[in-house]
Amino acid sequence: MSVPTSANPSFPMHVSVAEAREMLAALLPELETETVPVAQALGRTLAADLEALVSHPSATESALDGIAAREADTLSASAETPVRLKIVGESRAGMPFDGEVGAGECVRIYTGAPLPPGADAICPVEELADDGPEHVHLLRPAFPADVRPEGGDFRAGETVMRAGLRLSAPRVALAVALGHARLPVRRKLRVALLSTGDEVIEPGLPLQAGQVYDSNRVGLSAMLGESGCEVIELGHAPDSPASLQAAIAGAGGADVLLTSGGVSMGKYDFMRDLLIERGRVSFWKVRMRPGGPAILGGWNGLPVFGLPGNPVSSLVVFHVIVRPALTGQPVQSLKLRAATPFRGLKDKTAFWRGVIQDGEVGDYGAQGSGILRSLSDADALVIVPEGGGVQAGELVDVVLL
Ligand SMILES: Nc1nc2c(c(=O)[nH]1)N[C@H]1C(S)=C(S)[C@@H](COP(=O)(O)OP(=O)(O)OC[C@H]3O[C@@H](n4cnc5c(N)ncnc54)[C@H](O)[C@@H]3O)O[C@H]1N2
Ligand code: MOO
Repeated sequence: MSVPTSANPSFPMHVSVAEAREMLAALLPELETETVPVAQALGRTLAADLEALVSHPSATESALDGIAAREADTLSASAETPVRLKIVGESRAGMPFDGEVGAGECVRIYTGAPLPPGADAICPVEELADDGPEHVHLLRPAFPADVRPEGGDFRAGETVMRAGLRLSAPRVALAVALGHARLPVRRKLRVALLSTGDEVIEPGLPLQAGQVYDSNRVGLSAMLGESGCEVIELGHAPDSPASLQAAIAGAGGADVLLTSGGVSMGKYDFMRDLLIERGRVSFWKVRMRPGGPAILGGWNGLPVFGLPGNPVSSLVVFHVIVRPALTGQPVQSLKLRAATPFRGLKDKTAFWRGVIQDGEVGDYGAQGSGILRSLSDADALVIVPEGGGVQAGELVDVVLL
């Protein structure tokens, strides 16, 4: 075929990174809800708001190991003028004191144990001196701030987590504390994964000159797993239309197909040809570097996103376009001071690899899309907008890797 150029496209070319992200997201299905044990919910998207079924703390309790007393009795306490209180009992977590604390009295109490009626403040063991088995000296006042009020964290009936939240480890733990044993979550997106290229070979095989190990497939599969997707492994296909079609036929049941390689300007870039000549194209090429040749389209009703073969390009496109579209989670960027200059590109957003040191981000060095070491050595992608450029000392947007 004659490769389409900006002069004669029958589909959008050179879209922005944000447009590419939105166009991919628009091709993905709405995912059904399923209920899973909370221990299996890590990485999933919450499908409904979650109410607290219980309050936390479930009773007003102590935040420290020490004694519970009446604050008013202890206000004058200091190391020089200790206050002496009578110990009338003990409150342990799960075994509360069953009486009331009166004037001049206290109970020994432990972290998480219920505060007995009458007491309103805590003095920790470090500030106590024993005076026989039944009395204690306070070396400073007891503080009400060391009492944790019932429901101070959340109250039963309160909506604490919102639908759409991505369930990180702390959020799964919170869901358990709210009283949930099972959670409504979106089913996993099913992503078929195929790498292409005659020169690409399985890890472990002897490497001939001109060949390269299939690092993209393993890396992309790992990143899809981390993103909460179910991966349908299609393996690797050589550069021919027939073998690509045969491999894609294995993607039945997938929601989207992700491919690596064969999307740029070369004669043997058959993924591009397949979509343009026999499939459907939503866009080809994104105004970004690396990753410019990415293509989005469809094959027999299956959305297909073609990542460039260059490993750095495929990683960057995954981070800033594919993952946010697949997960619905925005790209998280933050501002850091630049330790070195970063050049801008006239008509492309640049995502340079950066190294973070002492709170500043510096140029990783070799920025070629074939520099595989930058994949593991770089800490961040430094975003330089189209037509921009960054001087050392300026603030710059970065995405952590
Ligand atoms: N004349 C032009 N040539 C190229 C252009 C261009 O605009 N004009 N764009 C360049 C850019 S930018 C990129 S990125 C690459 C992308 O090309 P493809 O997507 O067609 O990728 P391939 O040619 O198949 O491979 C590129 C490179 O990556 C290695 N590779 C491929 N698959 C894997 C894999 N699974 N694991 C590890 N490495 C892989 C492959 O051996 C090549 O070295 O095109 C530029 N060319
Ligand atoms: O993106 Mo290519 O991605 O510049 O090497």
